[in-house]
Amino acid sequence: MDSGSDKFSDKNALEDDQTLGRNVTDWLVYGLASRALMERITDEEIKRSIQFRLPLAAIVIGVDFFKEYIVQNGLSSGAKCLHAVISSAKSALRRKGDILSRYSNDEFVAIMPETHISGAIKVAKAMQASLDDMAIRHEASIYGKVTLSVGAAMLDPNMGATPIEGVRTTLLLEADRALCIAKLAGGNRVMVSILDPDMTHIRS
Ligand SMILES: Nc1nc2c(ncn2[C@@H]2O[C@H](COP(=O)(O)OP(=O)(O)OP(=O)(O)O)[C@@H](O)[C@H]2O)c(=O)[nH]1
Repeated sequence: MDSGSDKFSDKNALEDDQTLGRNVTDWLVYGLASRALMERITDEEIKRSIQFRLPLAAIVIGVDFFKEYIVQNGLSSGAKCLHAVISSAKSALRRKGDILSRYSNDEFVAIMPETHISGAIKVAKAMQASLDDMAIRHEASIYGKVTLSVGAAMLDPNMGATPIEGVRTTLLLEADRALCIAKLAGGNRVMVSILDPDMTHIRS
């Protein structure tokens, strides 16, 4: 994963985050990219994906039954649980161009340039396996331990031609929608969505 100093110590990104009033320490302490930096890099990768006809994948990662985990174990254990998720996600993201960022309170997003949906599923399963190995007890979960649901989406440049505004938003929303479906289906699974740059062919 590209957790090297260049991108993550990006001064502009730090300023962006401060302007937006977000918690900058998230990515400084845990090696996550700020939301602003993730968005900027995703926009660059979308342009590159369309120009060179390369696939671009995004996955949104969420802990199953996380609210129940907090109720049973408290906020401090909840935070430790999220750190374990970050660690699992980072261990599965081995390519230099991969980027991991916070998506919402208890969700994370990984952007994977030059990665087909099949590769994204492989990475998602590696994240799940890594967390599974940690065997963090979760008595309120049907699985008895902390598990992950993952929604994956891919921009397929071969299916369309024209880049339009809002591709990044749609890519992330589609991955998040796939995550919601994975959670509704019982959790501990990976669901996918594929879209083209014209966003006329969304498939789940
Ligand atoms: N973005 C990204 N994709 C990965 C990573 N690991 C695996 N993949 C995807 O999963 C596919 C199969 O991965 P592997 O079985 O490890 O095969 P590989 O050809 O050795 O993987 P690479 O050397 O990363 O291309 C790759 O072609 C990628 O699409 C990763 O760390 N980051």
